Amino acid sequence: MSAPRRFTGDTLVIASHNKGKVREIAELLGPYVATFTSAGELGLPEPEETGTSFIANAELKARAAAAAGHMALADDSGLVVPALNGDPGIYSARWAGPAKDFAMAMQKVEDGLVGKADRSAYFVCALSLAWPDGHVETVEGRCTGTLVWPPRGPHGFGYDPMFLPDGHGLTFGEMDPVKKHEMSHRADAFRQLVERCFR
Ligand SMILES: O=c1nc[nH]c2c1ncn2[C@H]1C[C@H](O)[C@@H](COP(=O)(O)OP(=O)(O)OP(=O)(O)O)O1
Ligand SMILES: [Mg+2]
Repeated sequence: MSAPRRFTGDTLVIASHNKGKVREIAELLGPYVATFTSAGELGLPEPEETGTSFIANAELKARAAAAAGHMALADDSGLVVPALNGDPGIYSARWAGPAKDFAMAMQKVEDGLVGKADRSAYFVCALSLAWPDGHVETVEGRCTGTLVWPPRGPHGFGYDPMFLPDGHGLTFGEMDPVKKHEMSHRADAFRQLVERCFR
């Protein structure tokens, strides 16, 4: 395997249209990058997520943004529920519909779990850093837990209020965001990416 390519330059495009994610990524990479911008701010189109894995979708989003000329970082993530055969998985955003209604998406997850003993779930986060020439460096992180009902807590985004990480009594929705950043799937992926490309 060849040596990883490292991040150079001072501007990084966060290739996401999700404000919750853009905020978390800027917080996690703050110490290593001088200036952030985002695909939303630059008015870049939202590519269709045609991949069949988190990694394929992260690479497609990162390459699409980097084609505009700056290094770009994409995150493709989601909630995997084994008792639902892995759903919503790569469809986690799509389950919330065009209105991004996560109260509805969480209700759909809960409806599928009624009567099932296995309430385990895990979040996955694939991160892909892309160069304008098409090169990518990609990692994948995970965080395991249990799904609670009803949802709890005002913090975070997406499915956070129903996700109770293993070994903790607060959902990601109840937890201080700083605490979530220490243990989340995104934190796990960022530890790997920073090690490989940023330090
Ligand atoms: O920490 C998280 N806490 C709660 N929910 C989460 C988290 N991480 C991902 N999720 C769920 C909701 C999100 O909408 C979907 C990702 O879908 P995903 O396509 O990767 O992102 P997106 O469409 O929201 O934004 P974009 O593609 O522009 O980056 O999974
Ligand atoms: Mg998306």
